[in-house]
Amino acid sequence: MHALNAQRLANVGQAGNVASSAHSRRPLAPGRPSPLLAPAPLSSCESPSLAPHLLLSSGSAAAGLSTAHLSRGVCCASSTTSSSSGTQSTSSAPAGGAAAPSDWSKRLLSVAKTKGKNNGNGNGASPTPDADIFSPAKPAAKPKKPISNLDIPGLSYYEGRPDADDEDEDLDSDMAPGSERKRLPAEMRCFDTARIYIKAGDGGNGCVAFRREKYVEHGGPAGGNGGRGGNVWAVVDPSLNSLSVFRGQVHFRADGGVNGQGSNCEGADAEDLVVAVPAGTIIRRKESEEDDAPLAELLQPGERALLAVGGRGGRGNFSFKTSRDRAPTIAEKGEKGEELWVDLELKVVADAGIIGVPNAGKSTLLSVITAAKPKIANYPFTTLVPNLGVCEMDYRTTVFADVPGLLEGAHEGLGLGHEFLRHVQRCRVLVHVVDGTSPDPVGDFNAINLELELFNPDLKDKPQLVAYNKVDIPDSGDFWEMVREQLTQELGVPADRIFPISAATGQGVIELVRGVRAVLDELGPQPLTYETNALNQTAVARREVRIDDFTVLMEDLPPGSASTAPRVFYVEGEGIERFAQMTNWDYYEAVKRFQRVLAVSGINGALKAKGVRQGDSVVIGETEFSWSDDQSDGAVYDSWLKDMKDRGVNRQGSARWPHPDVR
Ligand SMILES: Nc1nc2c(ncn2[C@@H]2O[C@H](COP(=O)(O)OP(=O)(O)OP(=O)(O)O)[C@@H](O)[C@H]2O)c(=O)[nH]1
Ligand SMILES: [Mg+2]
Repeated sequence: MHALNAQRLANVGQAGNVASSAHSRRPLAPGRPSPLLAPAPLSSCESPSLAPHLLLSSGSAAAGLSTAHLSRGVCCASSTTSSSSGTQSTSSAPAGGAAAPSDWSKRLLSVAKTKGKNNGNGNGASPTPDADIFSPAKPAAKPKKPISNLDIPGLSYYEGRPDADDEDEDLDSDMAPGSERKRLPAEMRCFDTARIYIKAGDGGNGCVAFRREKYVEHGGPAGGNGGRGGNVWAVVDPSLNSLSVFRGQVHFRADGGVNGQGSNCEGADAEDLVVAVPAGTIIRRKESEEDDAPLAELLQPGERALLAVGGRGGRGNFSFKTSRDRAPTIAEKGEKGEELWVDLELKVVADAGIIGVPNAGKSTLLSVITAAKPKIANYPFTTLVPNLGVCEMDYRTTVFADVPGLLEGAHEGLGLGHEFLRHVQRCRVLVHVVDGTSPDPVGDFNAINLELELFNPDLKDKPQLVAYNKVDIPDSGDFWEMVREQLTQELGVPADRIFPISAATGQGVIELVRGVRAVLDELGPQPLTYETNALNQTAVARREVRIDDFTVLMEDLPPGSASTAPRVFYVEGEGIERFAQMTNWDYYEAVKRFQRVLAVSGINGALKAKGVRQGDSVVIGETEFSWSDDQSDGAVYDSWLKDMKDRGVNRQGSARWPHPDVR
């Protein structure tokens, strides 16, 4: 008879000498997950590749980790084509540096154009210093020299790509891999994506104990069960409007359950961990496929979804008592809680989105019509995260979102790029603020609309109201009639959707809000619609996993090795891996139970069918065993004793305890 004798070599996860030295010799079978890739981190609970469920995911776990690091290290794509080629600029700004210093949009655009010319003529002339300020351009000859020739107070910009040493610093958790905004200094990023690590709590271990009481001679088993580990939930906190909180904290770990104790004391369950996210957050498993259902899409305040399930507590020996075994010396370890990395993406939820060029007065408008207090200052890109405000007028409530300023060429990365436009995707109406003091307000208007269309053609069709701002300034007031004529006659904007306003003085603002309300009413009530088929799991539902659902793989021997060399077999299956993880190897009865399960589940048979031989290694989950053809009780007992000795663990119990009569 052949069987897998549970001569446990080592917990692979403990990176013991046996395991790690053996691993270093063995090659990896292509495309399969293996703890051999990184023996040491296996013991770390932070390694996402360790979770049994990830180990099962056909090689993506281990490989995925390194891929993530690589792709995060890659600087944004170098785009050296002139922005004007893609956008067909309608702006009248000169391509040189002749724009007024206050006209940031034009100046930055002209910078990009100059850069395009420099790079396009093929003479290899290095771009002007301005050229690398915002655009995702090639590195300059001497990178990392801070330049601030835009004289924007409080901000300086790095030109060029950060060198290799700095890339780790640059890998902030908030950045999705490959994001072009990675090159922006942290204070300029729009925190609408983040990557966090979550780990549900492990279950508490079960306990082996016997009732010991005066006058109760054969007390029987009294080991309690361990407590449940805490789950991890995501809950919408209406006071949040960005994911910037995840800059400060990336790891979220729920507590583990308390171990069971004697006298049938059950360990306490751990409290669940709640991760607060803003409304409009979509949560996906890291590197999940496009068509994979996200874990959660949370839109309403207070809405919650389960992200990771805590491990169940291990059973104590009282639970193993049967009529045949009245004093079992066996207990389970607690189940490990789920752990995973997730990507968060925010698309704020609002009725109306306020868009426009930088410095147009968007935040000022929001501060006037709502109680929000966004940062307002006389320089571009004051707003870096979307601001939300609630406007109550005529007994009606309207939620406005003020998003960062947009520039012509944003789709090529100019300015803050245009990724934050995702926020207006969920808005039903757009309020387009036009800066009346701009040399070409209509050109700005066209350029922004083109950017909207380039970002998402659906945005072009969203109802739009135009707010011609800063009419209190004579320069801009004088041009109002001309601009209105151009907008209505040349661009076909309905006259009742254009409002001359002064956000600073409040002039025309009430009419604008009423106009927004009227358009919203025209559209009718629209319930919040979920964009994805997110799971949004709201209760802990354990998946049924079968122990006899497994696969056996054999690792290829290195070329040139002897045909009798020991081989490594991997038994993969969620059920058997969880069972191995919960088996407490300190108890002989637990080892015997494991042997029985291997036999009845067909794993022994499958291994033999694959040609397993004496001395071969068999890896199940994080535990490595040595195959022995001798499966007699004596051989199993000897190998268990040896394993205990190797690990320096004392045997539990004695000849007198538990009492032999109870057995
Ligand atoms: N005179 C006048 N100044 C205004 C008006 N609206 C805004 N401003 C000024 O314009 C400057 C920019 O205003 P913000 O509200 O920060 O502009 P923004 O569009 O939010 O700018 P970013 O967030 O950088 O894109 C500030 O100095 C405001 O005081 C207005 O109606 N009249
Ligand atoms: Mg602003």
